[in-house]
Amino acid sequence: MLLVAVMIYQILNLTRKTRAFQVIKGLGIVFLGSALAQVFELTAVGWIFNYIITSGALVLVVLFTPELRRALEHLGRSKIFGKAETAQLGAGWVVDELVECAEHLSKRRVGALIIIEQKTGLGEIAETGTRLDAKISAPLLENIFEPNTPLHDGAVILRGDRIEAAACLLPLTENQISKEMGTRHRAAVGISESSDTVALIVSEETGVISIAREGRIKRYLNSASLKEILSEIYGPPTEESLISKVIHRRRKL
Ligand SMILES: Nc1ncnc2c1ncn2[C@@H]1O[C@H](COP(=O)(O)OP(=O)(O)OP(=O)(O)O)[C@@H](O)[C@H]1O
Repeated sequence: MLLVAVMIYQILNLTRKTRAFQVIKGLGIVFLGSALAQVFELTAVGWIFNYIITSGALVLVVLFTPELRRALEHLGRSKIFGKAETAQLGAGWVVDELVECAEHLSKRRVGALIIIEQKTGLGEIAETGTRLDAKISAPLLENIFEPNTPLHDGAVILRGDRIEAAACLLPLTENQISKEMGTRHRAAVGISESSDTVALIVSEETGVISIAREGRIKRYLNSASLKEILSEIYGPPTEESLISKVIHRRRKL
């Protein structure tokens, strides 16, 4: 019984704020109706409910393939079947570069969409854009998003401490997000729903810096809160990463 309750809680948690949540609520009503029909021995009503349940399962699988994939991926990444790998890279200097880039772009109201790859491979998404394979740096990222340049439209994919590709096309979320947010934010939420990536967004319209993760968006970040979130991914600056940052800065001079 407890196991069933935990499973139901996990399913509701995973589907919260998605269109699947409404369907699950509908399913709950159908199951309740079927149970009541059994209790009150309403054979015909019970037969209708059972028919809906059996034929509905197939329809649900077809309708909710993306959600099911996301749920299975989530399960695969969870700690239930062993320790989840950490995505920390010990490359704290990357955090500084990303924060610097976001700050500059935000001040100048230049829109940006930066996707940080974690355990889910983004090879297919990277192929939709232009491959760069360049070391991450704030000036390079700022240059990519400079309006009216060939690569500014679309998303940048980061893999480890490298810029893998630019001008990439992401899937848009089909779930509801605030109307103030357009396709850049929808794309960030979309990729974070179907993978474990973290998406960094700078709004062209408002300069607001946001992070999308696990299908949810956190807005109005300042440098400190952005640094804190990014440090969870790249790790705090270690002695090694500080040295590498100094070397990196020297190379840029
Ligand atoms: N599917 C997508 N994949 C990657 N980038 C996208 C996608 N859709 C839109 N974009 C980017 O978002 C830009 C359009 O942003 P739009 O103004 O519609 O969204 P927004 O969320 O309101 O962002 P902003 O606040 O920056 O205006 C496009 O020029 C493109 O660079």
